[in-house]
Amino acid sequence: MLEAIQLVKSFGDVTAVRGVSLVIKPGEVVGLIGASGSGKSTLLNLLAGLVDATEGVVKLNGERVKGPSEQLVPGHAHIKLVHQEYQLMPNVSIRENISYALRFYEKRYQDFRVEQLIRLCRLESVQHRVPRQVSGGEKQRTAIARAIAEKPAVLLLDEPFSHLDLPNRELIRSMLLDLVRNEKTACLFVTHDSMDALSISNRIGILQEGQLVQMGAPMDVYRRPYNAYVAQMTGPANLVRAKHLPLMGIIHAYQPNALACIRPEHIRLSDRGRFGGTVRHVFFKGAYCEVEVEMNRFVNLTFLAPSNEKIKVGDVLGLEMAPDAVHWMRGSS
Ligand SMILES: Nc1ncnc2c1ncn2[C@@H]1O[C@H](COP(=O)(O)OP(=O)(O)OP(=O)(O)O)[C@@H](O)[C@H]1O
Repeated sequence: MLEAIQLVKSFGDVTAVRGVSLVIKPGEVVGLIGASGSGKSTLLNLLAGLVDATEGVVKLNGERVKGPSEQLVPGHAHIKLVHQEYQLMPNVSIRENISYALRFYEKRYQDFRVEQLIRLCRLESVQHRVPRQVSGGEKQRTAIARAIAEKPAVLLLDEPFSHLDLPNRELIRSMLLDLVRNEKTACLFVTHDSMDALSISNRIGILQEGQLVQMGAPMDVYRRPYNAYVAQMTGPANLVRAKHLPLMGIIHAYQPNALACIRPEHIRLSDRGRFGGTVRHVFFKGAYCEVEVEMNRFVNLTFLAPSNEKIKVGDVLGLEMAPDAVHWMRGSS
């Protein structure tokens, strides 16, 4: 189990990580979502023991993880970090890149484990090529295979999906889930894309300006975001001030400036709609369309409509939603 307790990291005047505490258990996938500059990479480096904390500690199974100032070789044998740039050896094959991580093991075990990793990471067809002859997704899978070669207790991944096309994203997602299940690794990855985190994580955390503002099961965080930042980082969200909600038939007792989050899928087209507006944009998303409607000068709403609904810019639509579609956010944003 990896545990971070009140981690703080400052670089001069800049505090990149502000009092982050979290736990990752074996066999668990945790996705951390944060905007650019929110402290994701710094936090990963702290957890991997590659950067000294200004305050706080990291513990692996109860033992403190040392920072680079306390040891000759930075890092921890049982915590592996896969960087965004893969950092493969350019002049040796994919297979040799993986087996290098096992160079201190007996040859027979080394061969057995390399075969296993190549199969798990689906690298059979490219194993004899050098890194420049393989795709970004294959490099990413090689970097993961190398990181997990020695069965680390913890696997940390910096934006593992960011350079990949959709099929490769899906491949890496399912590969990670297989890996965590088979090898009981504790896995934490950081991303700025909510879909990656929501779809494969047991828990997600949201980093805002170095603080972990919310952590929980993906569905709970998505349904009950703490503040506007969390709402927007976890998916499309209508953020509506309390004073505008009576327009939508919602009677409430909140302060006029309290902020509500309404997810687009909770608003529906309705002939008998209690509210409505004029369509400003229609974004085709494949299985559905995201439709932006102007209710009045102050309120625009987005809702989802089936792709086969013939909705055009300028149409006047009636809408409805259930009162429990409204989630009041507690945190200021
Ligand atoms: N070595 C450093 N010296 C000074 N400031 C730093 C250093 N490393 C990071 N920072 C600052 O700390 C903050 C957090 O940076 P970090 O790279 O952790 O964010 P991030 O969420 O990973 O961003 P991105 O998604 O853009 O990679 C930023 O304001 C950054 O400029």
